[in-house]
Amino acid sequence: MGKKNKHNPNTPRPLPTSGTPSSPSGDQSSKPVPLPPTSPLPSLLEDNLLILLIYAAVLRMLIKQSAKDITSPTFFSDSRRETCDALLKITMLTVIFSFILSLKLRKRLEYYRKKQPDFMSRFMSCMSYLPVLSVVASFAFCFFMTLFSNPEAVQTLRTVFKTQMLTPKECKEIIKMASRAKMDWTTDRHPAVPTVDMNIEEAFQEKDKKQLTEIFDFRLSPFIEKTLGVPRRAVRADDAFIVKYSAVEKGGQTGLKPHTDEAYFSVNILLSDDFEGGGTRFYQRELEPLDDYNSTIPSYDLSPPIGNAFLHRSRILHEGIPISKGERYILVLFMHIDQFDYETKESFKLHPFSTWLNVGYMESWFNERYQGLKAELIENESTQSLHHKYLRTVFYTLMYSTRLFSDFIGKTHPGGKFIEIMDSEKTGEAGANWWQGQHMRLNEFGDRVRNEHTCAANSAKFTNRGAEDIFK
Ligand SMILES: O=C(O)CCC(=O)C(=O)O
Ligand SMILES: [Fe+2]
Repeated sequence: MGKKNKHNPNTPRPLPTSGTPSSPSGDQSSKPVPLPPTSPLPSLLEDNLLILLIYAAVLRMLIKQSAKDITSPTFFSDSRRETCDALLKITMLTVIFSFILSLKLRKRLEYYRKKQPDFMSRFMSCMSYLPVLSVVASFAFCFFMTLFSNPEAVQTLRTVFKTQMLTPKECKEIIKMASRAKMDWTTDRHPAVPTVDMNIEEAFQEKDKKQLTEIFDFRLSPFIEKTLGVPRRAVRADDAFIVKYSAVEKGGQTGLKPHTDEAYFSVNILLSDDFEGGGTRFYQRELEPLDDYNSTIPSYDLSPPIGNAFLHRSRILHEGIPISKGERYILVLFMHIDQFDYETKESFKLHPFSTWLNVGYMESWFNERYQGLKAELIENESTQSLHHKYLRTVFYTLMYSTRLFSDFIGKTHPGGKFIEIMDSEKTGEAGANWWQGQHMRLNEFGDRVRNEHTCAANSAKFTNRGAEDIFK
């Protein structure tokens, strides 16, 4: 250990000062023959003992710090931030040690490769990989622990969080608000996956919006904050609307084909119960045979009671199961997580696990960049540059790989793990930004950017504010 036992692995070990070995012929006067190398294992351990001890001690300390939360039966302990921080430190620590160890081991390996490759030395040479392998394995372990123990990262990828949000009376009241709205139902606000819907911000009367704001602030905001761990002021509704499915009206829409939403997470609140069929189906997209959605893909059906709200990552593949009778109304919110206040440019100081270390966030971000570049290439002749095409491909590849990765790591949570949370406590804190920031994209610095893909089709319909206003 330390300096005392250090020797250069490229040179054979020095001969002992006494007890010179005899030559096979028994000639005591002949020159000493170098000893075959001793087993690499003890010296490896000796050499790295100090490092390994420090590593183990720090690891133990960090694990002790986080163990309470890792083993906690509930995910929503107040100190989960510390857990994530500790796991992040463990991961970084492991990387540093793996780097130091691999530097030391490289020299040693070269030495053994040059030796006569008899069985034992080959075996020992393989053994010398063990510390590296174990460090890589512990890095992988730490990395996945970091992800899996963190509700802001993996849990939200495949988990549907559910809570009772509204009373049946309040649900009926919201349907009435839609019936007395300033505008009619529309069918072209979501061109790729059309629904018969009504945007609350543009169509609802002011007094009704005020009432909804209160409900959202006091019930939906705490729910989002607790499930995602993101402060409520960093949350913005990009689109909030009522969807109407009808098996009563001739030619009415009864269901919605499989799709993903263009947002960070979606909230779906059931407003009615006089229908048959219906519900929301979540798919395990990793196994999706591209365009052919059939019953062989594992899926999870959710048919919550009236007034129930559920929240899921928007990029989970899902569909609206058709109804066979009656009318089904839902209130849907497509939510974004912003790093900056788009007006004041104040940073929300989000934890990296809410953003760049969050696979779901990354996937949505890459997808947004890809969609933006694609729309620019389609609509603007002057941007048909290689640079744009190259970037578009890069973002597509990144989006696609994080998408597959998120489905893969979320495999054990096939959308069926529900966590009941209800916090109707009136905190007095303002809620998320429900109405002001709709149909808007922000860049990495919090500046508004035009996103043709999502906004162009919608902008013209915001007649009460005008398309120009929205993008200024
Ligand atoms: O009908 C449902 O429950 C799903 C609705 C939905 O996914 C959407 O509006 O984007
Ligand atoms: Fe959807």
